[in-house]
Amino acid sequence: MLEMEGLEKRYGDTVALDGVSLTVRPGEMFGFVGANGAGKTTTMRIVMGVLGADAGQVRWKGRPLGHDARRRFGYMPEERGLYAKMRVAEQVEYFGRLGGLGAADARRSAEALIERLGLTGRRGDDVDTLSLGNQQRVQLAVALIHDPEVLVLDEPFSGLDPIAVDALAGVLAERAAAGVPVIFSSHQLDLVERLCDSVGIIKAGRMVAMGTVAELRARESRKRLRIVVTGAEPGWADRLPGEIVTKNDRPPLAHPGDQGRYDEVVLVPADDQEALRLASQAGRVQHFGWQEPGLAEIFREVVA
Ligand SMILES: Nc1ncnc2c1ncn2[C@@H]1O[C@H](COP(=O)(O)OP(=O)(O)OP(=O)(O)O)[C@@H](O)[C@H]1O
Repeated sequence: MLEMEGLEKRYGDTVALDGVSLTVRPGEMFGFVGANGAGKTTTMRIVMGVLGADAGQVRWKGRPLGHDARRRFGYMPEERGLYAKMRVAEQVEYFGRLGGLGAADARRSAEALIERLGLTGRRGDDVDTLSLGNQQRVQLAVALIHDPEVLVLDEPFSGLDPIAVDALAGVLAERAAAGVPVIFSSHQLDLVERLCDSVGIIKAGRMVAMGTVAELRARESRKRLRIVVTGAEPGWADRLPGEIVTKNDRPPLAHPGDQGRYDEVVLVPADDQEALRLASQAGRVQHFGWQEPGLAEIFREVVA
């Protein structure tokens, strides 16, 4: 497994990492999330040896991670790094050779990835003639070409269209199923929630929450009620006991049984039975139930 222990990094007076520890097991897909500037890129750069840590250690299979082992890692850096004037297929193949593949394997593997990532029509084009999203796909092909033992990807999904997101998600899930530890950073929390076995939330250089989404959810003490009411007078929800998390007057989506206008309220109730009584007094209750917080809500709560 890939282990980071007590990573510290300063830039002058800025503390970028303040003792980051995390573990990614074989076959685990780990989503690394945090606000802008929280320390994700710095952590990944240290793992890949692009930056040195001031303190702490990165271990792979129980040993301090060195140059040779890193060559077998697949890395997608934040700053990206492709040859602008090299053709797509040539480029992917070239990186395959650099990663240690023989000529025939590099060609075969490059063609398979190019097809998988939807680049077949562009395989003969120079990279700098591609759209940003397509350049991103090439960058991913380059990170994946040599069948890496570990994948470290800095915002691999940013800028991809939904079809490319699905293609990449499929490739990563396959690599994980083959036993590869996968760590990627993302601001797309719905995607992280859907794909990842575990999630780490970093805030100002410290890991503030880590575990499966279910574990993070269980830590969340504030239980939310979702209430949908039709036919209520405006302002009824203001009388509900507790803290209103969201309140939508006439949400845009139709609700089953909806006759037109309806109100949806998410509430951390001080008294759920009183909330039910007030809701049914106000109008017709279409929905009244406990709501599981999504990763986005957990994230807001943890980094607040
Ligand atoms: N080369 C540098 N010189 C000075 N400060 C830096 C440098 N690189 C990063 N930092 C600082 O280190 C902190 C962590 O930055 P980092 O890029 O790791 O965050 P991040 O979580 O990847 O953010 P984002 O989501 O915006 O990509 C920030 O305060 C950033 O300003």
